Amino acid sequence: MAIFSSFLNNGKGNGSRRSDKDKPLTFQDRMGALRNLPQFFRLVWQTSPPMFVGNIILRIVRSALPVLMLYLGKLIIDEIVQVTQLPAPRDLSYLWQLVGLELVLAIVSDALSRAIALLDSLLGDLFANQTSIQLMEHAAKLDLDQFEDSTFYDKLERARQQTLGRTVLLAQVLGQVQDMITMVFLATGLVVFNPWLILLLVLAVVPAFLGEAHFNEKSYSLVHGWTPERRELDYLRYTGASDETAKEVKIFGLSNFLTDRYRSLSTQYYHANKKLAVKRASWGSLFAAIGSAGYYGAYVFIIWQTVSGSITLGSLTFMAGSFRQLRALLESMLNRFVSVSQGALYLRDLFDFFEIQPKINSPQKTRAFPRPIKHGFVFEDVGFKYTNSDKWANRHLSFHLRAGEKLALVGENGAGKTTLVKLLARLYDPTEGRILLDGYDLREYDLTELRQEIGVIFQDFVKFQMTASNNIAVGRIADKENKNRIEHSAHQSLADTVIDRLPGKYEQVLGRRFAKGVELSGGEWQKIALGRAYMRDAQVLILDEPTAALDARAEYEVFQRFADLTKGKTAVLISHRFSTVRMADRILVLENGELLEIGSHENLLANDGRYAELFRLQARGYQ
Ligand SMILES: Nc1ncnc2c1ncn2[C@@H]1O[C@H](COP(=O)(O)OP(=O)(O)OP(=O)(O)O)[C@@H](O)[C@H]1O
Repeated sequence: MAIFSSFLNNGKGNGSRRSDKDKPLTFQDRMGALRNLPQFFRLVWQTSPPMFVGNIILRIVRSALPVLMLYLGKLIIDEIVQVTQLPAPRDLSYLWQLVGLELVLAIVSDALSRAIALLDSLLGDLFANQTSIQLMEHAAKLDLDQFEDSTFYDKLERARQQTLGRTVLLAQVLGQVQDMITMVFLATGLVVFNPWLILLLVLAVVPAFLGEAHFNEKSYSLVHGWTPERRELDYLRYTGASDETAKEVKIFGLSNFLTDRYRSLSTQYYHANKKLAVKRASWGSLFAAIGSAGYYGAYVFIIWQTVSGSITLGSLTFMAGSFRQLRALLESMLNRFVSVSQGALYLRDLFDFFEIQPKINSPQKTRAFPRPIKHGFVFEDVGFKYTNSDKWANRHLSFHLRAGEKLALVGENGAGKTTLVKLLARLYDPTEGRILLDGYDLREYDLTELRQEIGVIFQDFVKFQMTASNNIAVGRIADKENKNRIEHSAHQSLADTVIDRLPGKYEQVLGRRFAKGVELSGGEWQKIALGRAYMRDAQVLILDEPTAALDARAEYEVFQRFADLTKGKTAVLISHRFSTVRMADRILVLENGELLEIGSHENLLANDGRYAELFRLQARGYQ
């Protein structure tokens, strides 16, 4: 719904984006973001302590190698110069030792780099898997209304991207630490020869760093600020080309409508991005030129010193090599600092998501769920408003759903029937009033126990793209291997008549998403979904339009078995079909979210109120 409101009303969607996009990111924000790193590393550490420690040790060893190699190079050149000045026969054994050592270092250095890259990628993969699982686990704890909020979805979307993107961050931060140590080694060597070169180095590199920092801030703001649009783009791409939508897109000729919207949004994003990319490339070239000038300044200075005889040729190669490597290291470190801090900023989105807490919880001390329920449910002036709406979906609801009673909910579309049953299952808590179960507020019971005792088959039940067997077993997933129970449930809900015709029977994958999946008709899916109610061993059963898609014969048969299904249970039934409704003990008529009348079929007909009117209206249609 939120997607469509921004779809139809551009102003609304863009409003939130602008305020986000204009928010400048300061250097403090950036530094502040680094505070996310310890938490990040705690997560990485938890992923695999041995791999993490191994990675750090290898990196420390690897970081000492560049300066050692350079120094060996210096010794080799100085030795060559010295040896060539001696008369024959010359003793070259020291020279060959040095060359041999350099070869060993080169091999070790390469092997270490490969081992580090391997550990980085393995650790990264494990981290991505673990974070994805944590994300799913956390999402499962959150409230339904949090899922119905579009800003929540933006957060979820950004958090999802983090699970993969952060493997890069891991290698970057560790690489940063390694380069820092390498730099200390190289800089110490350089300072020993000539401290002024360090100053020249800093002057050459800092402008490029500041430039990168500036543009990275802009790019983060852009990506962050455009999250709703990027989600809409994904949605449009999906809607424009998916099996679920293809039918209506064709029939209503929606292709142009969707592609036009996609084109206009993606073009806006492209232009915003292009402007930034062009600026970044231009300034980047200028800063790189300054860096090169600094390097050649230092190079000229070293050459001049060598020519004037104050340093050896070996020292020239050492200093020029150190300077070149330091410049490259410093540049990559400073640039990496920008992407590390940017990555750390994005990391905030992941942690923010993990910090969202459900509002619907079990209390510290829970009350034992009554087995069996003795008194039933009492609604005391219950009212409910959806978070994103000012309208009362339910209001002033006061009634008693007795233990073992079969209650039917009747009312026009949008009257609040589904909302009422969602309140009963504590998918939401009432905005006002309260619901009592055997005399105590529903909020006093353990949530998991409550949900176990209440089985709901929703009108918009999920068509799991899984096997027929699993589709029924979801009613009681602990019994997913219990073939007898699954087959019995399928028989009771008439799903067996569907499954018997499937090529793979119970192991047949349903839906078209995966290879060899078989799509079912609406009524066939409903029979499968109804099987879930029979799987469930709950004391309260809620069926929201359980037979809406069934043909007349199937509906009749399902209701023949309905008494069996609800025997000894409290049941709530939502239906627009009066043939179904009249099977209930009592009928509750809702209008605009409020209770209009309640009583048995006969009583309500005798009252000659709204129920009687609706009943006669439907009956007339059949005459
Ligand atoms: N997730 C939601 N967010 C905001 N408003 C909602 C949401 N779900 C339902 N509503 C609104 O609450 C009101 C009651 O909806 P509900 O789904 O309970 O009606 P219903 O009686 O079950 O309708 P139907 O017979 O069409 O299934 C409607 O006005 C609807 O627009």
